[in-house]
Amino acid sequence: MSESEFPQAHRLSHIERLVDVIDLPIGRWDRDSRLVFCNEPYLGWAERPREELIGKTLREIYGDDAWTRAEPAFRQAFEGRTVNYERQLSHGHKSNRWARVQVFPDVAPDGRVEAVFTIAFDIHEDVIAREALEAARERLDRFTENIPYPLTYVDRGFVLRFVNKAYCEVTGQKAADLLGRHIGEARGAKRWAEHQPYFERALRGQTVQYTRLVDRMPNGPRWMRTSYVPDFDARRFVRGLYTVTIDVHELTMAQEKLRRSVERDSLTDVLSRRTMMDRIEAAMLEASEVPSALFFVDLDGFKEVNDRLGHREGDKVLINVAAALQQSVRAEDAVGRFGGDEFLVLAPVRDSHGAEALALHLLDGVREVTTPLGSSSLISASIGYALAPADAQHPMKLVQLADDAMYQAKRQGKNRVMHCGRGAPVSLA
Ligand SMILES: Nc1nc2c(ncn2[C@@H]2O[C@H](COP(=O)(O)OP(=O)(O)OP(=O)(O)O)[C@@H](O)[C@H]2O)c(=O)[nH]1
Repeated sequence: MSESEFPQAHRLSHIERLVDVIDLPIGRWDRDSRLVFCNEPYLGWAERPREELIGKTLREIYGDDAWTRAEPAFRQAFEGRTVNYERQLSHGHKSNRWARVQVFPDVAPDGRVEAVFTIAFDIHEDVIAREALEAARERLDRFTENIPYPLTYVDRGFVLRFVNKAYCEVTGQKAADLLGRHIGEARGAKRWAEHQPYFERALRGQTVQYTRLVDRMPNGPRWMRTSYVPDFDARRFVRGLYTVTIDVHELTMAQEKLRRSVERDSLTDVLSRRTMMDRIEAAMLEASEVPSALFFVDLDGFKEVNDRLGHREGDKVLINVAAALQQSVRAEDAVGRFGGDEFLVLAPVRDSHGAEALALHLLDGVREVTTPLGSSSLISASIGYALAPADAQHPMKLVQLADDAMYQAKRQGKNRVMHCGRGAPVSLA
């Protein structure tokens, strides 16, 4: 060993002892990319005895593909740089693992790079997780971009940071003209005033929705619902918010239809029996302060109308009677169909005189309804009524008393008004 070689050999043995205690595979390669040294973990990774490795080139040990991946990194490391590359390899008993190989120069005291070191890390789990994350992000990007609902992201200053394709289509504005601008400035003061309260509530951490009829739609007005969803960071701080707008037109219309079908009688469009019962119940709760009267109205001889004119004309008469009753009362009074040719009217009244007057007014209203049979066969009704709370304090009882009074009016000759259980019937005849 020459004098100049001695310190170098000494330095190397130091390094070699040191790298043996590091639990990562480390190799030292000469300028011909021959392995001149490796530590114990390296042998474990390579699953081969030292004599099968030392003196062999990387290509000889691991094959052409491995060398193709390693060669640029080796070249740069021999130029003095530290380089990383990733590749799949098998080590120990594990196959097809992602590894990161770091290649760095072994610089002699005179500055020459005599060899390079390689150190490998198993980063398989990290790579798989990273790939999954990237794939998920890419899917999410594609999803948000292509979802057919307008989508935005605004930061805490209400500056648009993301808009998707559908948003640009609906607004007729280009992403480049929207991004980086305050949404109020980008979309106009009027719209901002309409939406601002929802944006502000979302920034306070609430998820809110706003449903409205949008009239500037290509195929006429449509019901749209925008959701404002806060974007929380790990400390539950709202750093911005998402908005997504969906078309709820069909749904809203169907709900409205359903609500109406439950609330209203499908033939006459006055309130349904069920709604009337709800109204009666509500009125009874307030009856001690605001007395109410319930009128049970049953048409006289309606069967004959049906028999002589047919069911369709009969239906028209029912519709006209309902309209006549509705016109005979104030807007806050309730008119409903109990079933068949029976109607209910619920109205707040001052006293029994007021109720009597209204009953006669209703009777008058029904008598105004004409049929194709001509004036000789005017429609009439028998009306019974009961007062809350004077006559009954329970909804069903009130209905029953009004019904009983109506039957009494029928028995007394029809076309008249009867207050439950009291006095002589009042007749218009
Ligand atoms: N057109 C039509 N008729 C109905 C409807 N629902 C019930 N009716 C008819 O209404 C009539 C009611 O019968 P009633 O009240 O017993 O007969 P009425 O001739 O009015 O007899 P009084 O009440 O005693 O005067 C029956 O002929 C039913 O078929 C409907 O939705 N449309």
